[in-house]
Amino acid sequence: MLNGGVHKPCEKPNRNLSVGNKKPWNMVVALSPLQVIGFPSLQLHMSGIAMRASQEDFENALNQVKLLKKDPGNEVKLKLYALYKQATEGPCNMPKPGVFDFINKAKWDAWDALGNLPKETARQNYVDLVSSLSSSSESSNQVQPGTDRKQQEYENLVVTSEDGITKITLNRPTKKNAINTQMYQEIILALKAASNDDSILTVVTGNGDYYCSGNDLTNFMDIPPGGVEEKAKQSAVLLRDFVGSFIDFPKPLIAVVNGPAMGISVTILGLFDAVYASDRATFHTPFSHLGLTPEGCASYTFPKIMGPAKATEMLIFGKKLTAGEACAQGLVTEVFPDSTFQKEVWTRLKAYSKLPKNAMKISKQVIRNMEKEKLHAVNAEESSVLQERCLSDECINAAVNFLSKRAKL
Ligand SMILES: CCCCC/C=C/C(=O)SCCNC(=O)CCNC(=O)[C@H](O)C(C)(C)COP(=O)(O)OP(=O)(O)OC[C@H]1O[C@@H](n2cnc3c(N)ncnc32)[C@H](O)[C@@H]1OP(=O)(O)O
Repeated sequence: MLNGGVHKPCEKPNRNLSVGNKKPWNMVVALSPLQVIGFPSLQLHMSGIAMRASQEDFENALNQVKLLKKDPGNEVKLKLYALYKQATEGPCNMPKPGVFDFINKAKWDAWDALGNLPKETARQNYVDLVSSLSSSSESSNQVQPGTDRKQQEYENLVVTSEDGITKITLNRPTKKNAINTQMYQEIILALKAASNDDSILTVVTGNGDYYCSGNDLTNFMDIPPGGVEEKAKQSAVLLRDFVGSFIDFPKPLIAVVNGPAMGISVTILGLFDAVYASDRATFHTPFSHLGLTPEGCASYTFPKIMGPAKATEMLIFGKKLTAGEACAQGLVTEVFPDSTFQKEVWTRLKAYSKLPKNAMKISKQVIRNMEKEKLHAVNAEESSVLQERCLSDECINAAVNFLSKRAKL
């Protein structure tokens, strides 16, 4: 086993407060259905009444709508808004906005036009509508083993498939692959696609010198009309869904940690089936420094993997581990010299991908399934604690310090 390389201390105080390159219309629909721009609504297309969309289908549709490539137009956005409100709150019983309050009046009209449509039907119609909007892009999602094919286009990921291996590359190298809100949603979708494709193994890796610098600290700046409480709630839901998609991932999932890893990109490693690291990689969870608490099920998996004493040093005191240390503590499967890392790891993964597919998949499920319920409960608890922590002075001060270039971790 090799010792990890020494990570150079970071000094460059050069940041701006940009919130990423979201499409302008996406900002409108994606953040909250409340932000839709309105025109008078059309009668809704009712379909699939016999079928009931589950809460999970509905939540997937909510994520999918944010990733539509083309602006669906205001009429469709109004329909989505009205169905969302009906599905989550039931019939409109809000006071009618004034005649000059055009946007809110159009939204109110659209919602009110749904009358007493049952919540379940509204949910189904929402799912159907989103599915009709995204069906063309989804159809290109299937992966054939043995081909090297680029998957659906993502803004912050590159997903390819070759030799039965689906590779999800975190692709914001200029931001050290920090995970912004859209990237969380894209990873959820990419994992969903990989779980349904024909690939045998799924790999997560990073583009550039970092594996991932964790949660994008500018995420907290994007405050919706409901204010910071609403933002904290949305973040907690997103976090729970994100981590849940790793807990539920059905095939062998491998992390190829090409460089330093921070925060949530480290904690979720406990949910991977193998972790291969370059000796340049480091593993750092500075939650206390940020006024935060552990997520990614690490409050459960880390003490199990490395024992409570070592887990405490990482999760409470923010001790940064070298790749060699992380390997000695069981978080990392094996460490490779950076100079031969890619070659050695991919040779190994290609060999593994030739093993019988079903045996590997079922073995993973046998190993993991007993824990699933527990992991979902831990995830829910961690997300709920973080929802409170996001609003704490400790957390807000740490984010402000970073964003105003006063602190680096
Ligand atoms: C959904 C809710 C979940 C909440 C739970 C939170 C979980 C976590 O993940 S906590 C961990 C959060 N991550 C951090 O605190 C890391 C912050 N970043 C840094 O400390 C440093 O940037 C660095 C050590 C990662 C890299 O330092 P250095 O090599 O000197 O490079 P720069 O600082 O110049 O970074 C280049 C560029 O990237 C931006 N950036 C890096 N990391 C993040 C980040 N996590 N969030 C937002 N932006 C990040 C950095 O600001 C630079 O941008 P420009 O100035 O525009 O070039």
